[in-house]
Amino acid sequence: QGRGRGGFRGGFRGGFRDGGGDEETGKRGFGRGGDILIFIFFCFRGRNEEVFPKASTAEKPDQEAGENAGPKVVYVPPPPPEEESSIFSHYATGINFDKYDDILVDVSGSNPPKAIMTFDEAGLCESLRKNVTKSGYVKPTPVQKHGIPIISAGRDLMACAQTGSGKTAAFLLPILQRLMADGVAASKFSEVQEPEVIIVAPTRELINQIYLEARKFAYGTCVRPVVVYGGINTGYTIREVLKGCNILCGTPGRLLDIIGRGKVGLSKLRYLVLDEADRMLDMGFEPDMRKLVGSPGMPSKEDRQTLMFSATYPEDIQRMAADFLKVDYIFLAVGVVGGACSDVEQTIVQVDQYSKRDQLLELLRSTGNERTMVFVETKRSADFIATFLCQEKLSTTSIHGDREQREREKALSDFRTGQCPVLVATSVAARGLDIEQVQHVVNFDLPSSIDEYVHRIGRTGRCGNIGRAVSFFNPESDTPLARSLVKVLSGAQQEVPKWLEEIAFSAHGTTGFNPRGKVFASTDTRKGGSFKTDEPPQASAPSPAAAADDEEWE
Ligand SMILES: Nc1ncnc2c1ncn2[C@@H]1O[C@H](COP(=O)(O)OP(=O)(O)OP(=O)(O)O)[C@@H](O)[C@H]1O
Repeated sequence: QGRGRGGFRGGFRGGFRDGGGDEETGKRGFGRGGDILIFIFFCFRGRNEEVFPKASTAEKPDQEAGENAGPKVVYVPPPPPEEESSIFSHYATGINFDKYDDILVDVSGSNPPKAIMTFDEAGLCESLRKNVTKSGYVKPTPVQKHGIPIISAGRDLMACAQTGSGKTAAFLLPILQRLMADGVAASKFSEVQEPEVIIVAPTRELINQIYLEARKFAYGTCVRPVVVYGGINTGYTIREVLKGCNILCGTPGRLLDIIGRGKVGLSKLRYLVLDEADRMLDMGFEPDMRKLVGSPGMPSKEDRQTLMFSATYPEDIQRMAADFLKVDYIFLAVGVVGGACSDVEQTIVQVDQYSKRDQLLELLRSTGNERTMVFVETKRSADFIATFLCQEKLSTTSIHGDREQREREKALSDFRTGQCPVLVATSVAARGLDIEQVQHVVNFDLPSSIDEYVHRIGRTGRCGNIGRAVSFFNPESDTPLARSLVKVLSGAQQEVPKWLEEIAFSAHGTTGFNPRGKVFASTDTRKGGSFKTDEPPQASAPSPAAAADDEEWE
């Protein structure tokens, strides 16, 4: 808690509260192309200042604003949907769904259980089977085929599989099955709730999405999932927990808070799940994760099952993750660890800083009403670009860590419904978010870490659908990423521009390397770190993004 929290809060606050729903202020923000002038007043300070330098020199990359900063949070989110049709609403799998079967799978660790081929073989009880069918799942994805039996067999797991390939259900289904088999029921009458499962994820929106997935698969059963995260009223959160809680989904700060208040006991805990595990264990969150596993009553790793999932897994983090897992954990890699999803067509465009804005406009005009996520490096540029696009009459909204939770949820919902087909986002939206019909991702600013790039472009091309990602490469600031980009592009069978190759391989010394560029890890580090990288393995060095983080993302 409190690592530089609230650093950039306040500066823009009063200027652009999101519209719809903010009755207190009556102000409207991005999304309607409305009252943005007040905001432009803050932001538009001439051509030179439209340049947003990389994080190290100006504003830091986005991190979550802390829930303890500023005045008491009164926001209570709208209740989750109750109608079956909304709970089970889903999008169709794409034409490449069956191609998942061709991806090479590496399973290591002693005696791994055999993979299943169908959901029938998963041994799910009737209610779970029904919920799987209602969710539109016909056939398991590779991470599900391998992950479900591994978890059902009681093994710890470190699983890596590409973005959008169904990791969430891979852990939810076997956990729910075990809870159902053992007949748990959440008690409404206890002052201290004792969940059997804790799931952690790095951002509020992602943990909320995981909670909704858990709620969907647990529909019609007596298993009760609850979600806790920053930016919403604590009293409300505690009341929700005390209504009964079997699966507690949370961002780390709120989880620690609620455990510290004595509202949640850990004596019944059987499963600890880290989604986006590499992020949860990197510099920004590692202390909180260590605090969590060291909380009073937390079963030791020998006495709980620990499950980790991500699409990226740097070598140093893999090694550290072993601290949280039993010695005989299973390592599951579907495809190349850290590889980009090959259903995303990746284009890299060389730009200079001053032409980016016009190029973005041209691009968005050519894509019509396609749902597009535009990633920028800082909160300030998110505001600036969103304002600019609104001025240009493109319905745009924005999400970043300085927006209030109400605004963030509104922005996401306007984007999901298509009311605002363009969402300008910082890295806070890079991981895990599963939004229907995102056809297009634009990296207006490239991130400083290749893993971050892989997650960002993975917001499109999900579940066998096709997507496109266009990235603006400014040689002045992005050269350190060039080599890793070339590797990721070729690893995903994408065309590598000649100029990018030249930049990548003419760079001397360390500038040509991305310190987090160990993207071609194809195997378990216990096998001796057989990473196909041209860099020497490094000690636990923080990623550039993580190094700049002094605040949580939750
Ligand atoms: N077996 C399946 N059949 C059909 N759809 C599925 C199946 N498994 C998952 N999905 C759907 O695919 C989408 C992506 O799944 P999910 O969000 O779990 O991906 P992920 O691997 O966690 O991605 P990320 O790395 O971005 O977090 C979701 O909409 C999910 O409901």
